[in-house]
Amino acid sequence: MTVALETRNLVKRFGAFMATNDVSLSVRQGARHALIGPNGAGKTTLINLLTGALTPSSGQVLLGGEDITNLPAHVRVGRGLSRTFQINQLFGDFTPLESMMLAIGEREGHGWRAWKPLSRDREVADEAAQLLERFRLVDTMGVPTALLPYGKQRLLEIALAIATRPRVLLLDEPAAGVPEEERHEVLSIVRELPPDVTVVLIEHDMDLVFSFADRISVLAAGSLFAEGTVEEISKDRHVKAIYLGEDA
Ligand SMILES: Nc1ncnc2c1ncn2[C@@H]1O[C@H](COP(=O)(O)OP(=O)(O)OP(=O)(O)O)[C@@H](O)[C@H]1O
Repeated sequence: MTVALETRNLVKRFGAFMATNDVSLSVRQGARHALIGPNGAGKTTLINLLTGALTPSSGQVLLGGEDITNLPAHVRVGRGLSRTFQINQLFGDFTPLESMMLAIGEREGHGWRAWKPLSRDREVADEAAQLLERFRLVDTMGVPTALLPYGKQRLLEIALAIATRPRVLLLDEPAAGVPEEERHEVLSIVRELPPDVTVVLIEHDMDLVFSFADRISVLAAGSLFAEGTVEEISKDRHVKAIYLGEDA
């Protein structure tokens, strides 16, 4: 089994409070791995430690076996670790096509100024078209992003993260705020991404988690509380007690 992303004895203290308590997590290559746990369990803190938004008090983060614990966030992106955010960070005036061309151009190191000539670049345009199609954004690729239905905006965020060609994609509640009928579409598209992209998902909606994940880790009070397949976790009495019981 190849491990894509790993933490070793990861600890994050805020003052005397331990938000992350000795977490050793292993995410295998190609996994659809969900991170669940009750409010305040430390899911967002853990994701922030993985991306480099927070520095751990102790412990290590490894990407593809390499220690990235002390690398800044943007360098981690360059190494293949991408994330999307809960908050909407899209440029509202840009169309999905424009945003996609820009994201691909940035990845290729063209930057802002090369944007116009880039629009004539066949390879970039082809890749943008493919990604927009995969994320079911072709019909709306010329519409300013601010005018898109929310589910489409979330899909665009994920598509833009994929344009950076990540090895590991971290998704923090990608379906939050998306109407019920569009939620499953968002995650089924992510699920069907090629296996060279490993996905780690934080999600509160257990229906979505169970239909998406092939592996689930449960956090509680900062610690890794349980880990297993969907079947194992959905049947686990202790998990039900601390987590599923909340919704019941
Ligand atoms: N910067 C901070 N300073 C102090 N305490 C913090 C800080 N960030 C998070 N915490 C605390 O750490 C704990 C874990 O928070 P975190 O946001 O990681 O949980 P979570 O599992 O993502 O919760 P939720 O599901 O509600 O988003 C909480 O008790 C929170 O109050």
